[in-house]
Amino acid sequence: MRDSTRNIINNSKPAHAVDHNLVPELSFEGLLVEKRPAKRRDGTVAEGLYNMWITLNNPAQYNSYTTEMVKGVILAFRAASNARDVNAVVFTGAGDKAFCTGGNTKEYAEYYAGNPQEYRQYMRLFNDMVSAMLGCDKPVVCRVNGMRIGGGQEIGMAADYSVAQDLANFGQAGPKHGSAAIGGATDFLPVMIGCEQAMVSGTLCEPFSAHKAYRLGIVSQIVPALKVNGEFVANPMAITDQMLDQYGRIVHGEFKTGDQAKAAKELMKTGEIDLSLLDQAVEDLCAKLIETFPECMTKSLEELRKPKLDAWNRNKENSRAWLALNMMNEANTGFRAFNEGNREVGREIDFVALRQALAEATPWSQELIESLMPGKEG
Ligand SMILES: CC(C)(COP(=O)(O)OP(=O)(O)OC[C@H]1O[C@@H](n2cnc3c(N)ncnc32)[C@H](O)[C@@H]1OP(=O)(O)O)[C@@H](O)C(=O)NCCC(=O)NCCSC(=O)C1=CCCCC1=O
Repeated sequence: MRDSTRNIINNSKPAHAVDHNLVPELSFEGLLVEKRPAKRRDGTVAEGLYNMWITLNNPAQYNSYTTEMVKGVILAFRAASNARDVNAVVFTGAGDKAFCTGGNTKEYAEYYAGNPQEYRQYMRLFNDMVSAMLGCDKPVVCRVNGMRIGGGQEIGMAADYSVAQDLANFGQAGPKHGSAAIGGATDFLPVMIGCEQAMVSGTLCEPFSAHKAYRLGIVSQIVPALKVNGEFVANPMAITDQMLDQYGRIVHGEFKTGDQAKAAKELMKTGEIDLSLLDQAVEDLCAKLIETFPECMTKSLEELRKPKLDAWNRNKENSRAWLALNMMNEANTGFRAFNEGNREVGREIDFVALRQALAEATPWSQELIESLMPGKEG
């Protein structure tokens, strides 16, 4: 640091800085919160300054967030927002498989299913988590270390920037698993990618590649993560070397099919995943952010977040109430199906059988729910 600035700090800083945090400790099950030294653009450490890394640490369940983790994320963002020495927040997940696949379906199925008043309280926390991100005084970078699905995609889109490793898939899960993507996706997607693509993503629940997410504008940067024979290669599962098909339709970022997909899977097996380029890209972004005026940065964030924040604030309370009541029937059925199913029998209900029952005005009952579970046909 410059000597002249150091002297002024020593002579004029208050004897005690007030602590604005709500809790003194940031230690939560399933969450890592740490300050990592911030760097300048030339790579040197900016002494006394940090980036706050908030890591969802539940990799065995694809970093899905439990109620306890949600509480931790709220407080961690609040702490990052208050921390005078924090430049940016890096929000990520442990490992290289998933950033986050949303709410913890085990907890949903085993505790919240059929318990709407409990889920309403949970949704207060969930809403506060998204609001804590959108209200954070520091820029929020989502380090997309792996798939970002369901509520994972929603909290990811609440970040200001997303930088992804290119093997990560993106998408919603709600209508397949008994929910609606109203934890942010229906608010953010139309603003971020337009109404038509938002409709496709929010209703059909078909995952898409990082290259497509980049093309649509959900992420600002992607980097390769697969190393084959020591060289980084683009995600082999996605088409990355062609923009249009013979009819002029965009194919860049679409998943390969047939023999090409089989060959891509084989190639994947020969490689290893290396997230060093992702970390470099995140560091580079944080370094760009640190070389700005802090209050001008915060004001810019506040203004540029408004399209997302306005939509979120307009809908979040109604969404909470609807999601709570939905825990009585469709969520009760869908999350149980995911939790109790497996690769062999599948993890989704028989949607047509449900629609057939409802077409005959059949009321919801426990028996109806049981009859729809995967592996129960016949
Ligand atoms: C598509 C998937 C994300 C990935 O599929 P695949 O690669 O085939 O892996 P799986 O075998 O399915 O999963 C591997 C293991 O991880 C467990 N897992 C995955 N996701 C979750 C989760 N969200 N919670 C708990 N556990 C999870 C899975 O059970 C496997 O473990 P096992 O021991 O059985 O081997 C696919 O995994 C998937 O679709 N996941 C669920 C996505 C989902 O439905 N998320 C919840 C959406 S709803 C939501 O998030 C909401 C947020 C707030 C508002 C309301 C709301 O609904």
